[in-house]
Amino acid sequence: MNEYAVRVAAQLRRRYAHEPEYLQCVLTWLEMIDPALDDPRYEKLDLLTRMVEPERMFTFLVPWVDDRGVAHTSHGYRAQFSSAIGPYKGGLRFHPGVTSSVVKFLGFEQTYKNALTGLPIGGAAGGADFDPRGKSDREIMRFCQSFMNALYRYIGADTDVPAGDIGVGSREIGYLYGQYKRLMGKAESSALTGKGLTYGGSKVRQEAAGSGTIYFLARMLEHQRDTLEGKTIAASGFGNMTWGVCRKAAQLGAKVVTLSGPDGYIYDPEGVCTQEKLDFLLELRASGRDKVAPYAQRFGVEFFPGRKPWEIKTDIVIPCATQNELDVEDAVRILANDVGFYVEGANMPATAEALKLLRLSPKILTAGAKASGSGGVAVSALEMAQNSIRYNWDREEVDNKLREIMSGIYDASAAAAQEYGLGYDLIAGNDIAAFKKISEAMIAQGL
Ligand SMILES: NC(=O)c1ccc[n+]([C@@H]2O[C@H](COP(=O)([O-])OP(=O)(O)OC[C@H]3O[C@@H](n4cnc5c(N)ncnc54)[C@H](O)[C@@H]3O)[C@@H](O)[C@H]2O)c1
Repeated sequence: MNEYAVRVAAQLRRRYAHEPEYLQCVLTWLEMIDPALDDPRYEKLDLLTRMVEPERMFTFLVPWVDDRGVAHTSHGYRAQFSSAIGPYKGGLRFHPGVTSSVVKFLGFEQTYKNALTGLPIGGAAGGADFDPRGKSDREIMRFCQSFMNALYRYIGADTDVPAGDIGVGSREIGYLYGQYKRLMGKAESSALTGKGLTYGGSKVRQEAAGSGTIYFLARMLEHQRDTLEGKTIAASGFGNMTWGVCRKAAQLGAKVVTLSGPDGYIYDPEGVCTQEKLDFLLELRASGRDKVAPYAQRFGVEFFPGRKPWEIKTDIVIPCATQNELDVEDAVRILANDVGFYVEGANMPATAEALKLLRLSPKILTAGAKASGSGGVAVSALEMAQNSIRYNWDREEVDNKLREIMSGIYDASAAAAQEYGLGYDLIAGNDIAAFKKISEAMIAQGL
């Protein structure tokens, strides 16, 4: 590995030993971009250090009162990671597992994910260790309002534009945006994305994350002279990303046969394809119980408590739930099942060792979340564009633009892999192409 990169990695390990998710994503990335580090300017300008740490990060307390009148205090975060190519932009996550490490990892991933969308957006992430499970609608609203009371000064259309992530969907974005508008005294609609269609949201945004992943997969299949028609997919989660994957896969002739939650997974050999099943996913998510088992009861399929869906033999695997949900044992199982494609929807869904095993195996083609997981943010950026011109594009126009953007990311990733002699390594290719774009922007703008 490049000597400068080795030194940067060693510094990070020393300084952030207590932040495992953040270290995992950055150290993996440094390995991926290694073939592209021969430019002496990078070290001269200490570019790598500035690329792997957030430009600015803050924490804040979020006090809120539950329905019984009892006060609680959650911890909020925002990492404004990179403004090299546009205003900070990235999701908010409400989940008890949110820490500064998780927020930095998400902000880093978001920065390099956003770079190849072709849209002028930097990278950010945020959230709180608030657990939305079992909370009433009023509690969720009060929490969102308190969260925004702490955050509003630091965001805005040209500074930092939050969106949804785990635990933050259109309902939460509505409450967050409403409070932002009250505090600011103006309807600055592109200060948040993922808004409802009646107040500045974009068509296709709700399903964009999952649709984008399927569009990316379609290009990989095309490369193999194949299509989605008749393919089976094992997916995890049952939230926004999974719902979009099920929906677009069904439209293009494939079927998702597994869903999962923290309680286990379900196997539906007929596929999560009908409108009734897709609508039930939305109900499940909105119930706030975070359990997938009710799907099995409702549709009479098998539920496997405490287990992961990767034991089912399918053509394609798409993890859509959360980070490190897939370990070496799972990767070995996926390879033994002769799965042809591993395509990431969730951010960093595999441990570093599991990802290495899959990426280096000649038996399976792989795509990383910074490429195949870009659909959500791509349509978020299109939402900002529509807000700026005060106009709404129709569904077909947004969907076509999304497909073009995903295709562009695929082409850029494949081309960079070729240029650096990495064959069809779309993960390294994507990391290199995004690195080149951001490093050029940073060099051009001076220290
Ligand atoms: N929503 C978007 O636009 C978007 C865009 C790009 C990437 N992502 C990524 O997709 C993934 C899912 O996000 P989402 O928006 O669908 O969130 P969501 O809240 O709608 O759904 C999250 C799903 O993951 C499952 N999950 C969460 N933590 C888990 C755990 N510890 N163990 C098992 N299951 C767990 C939940 O049960 C739920 O089904 C995340 O990695 C997120 O960063 C989301």
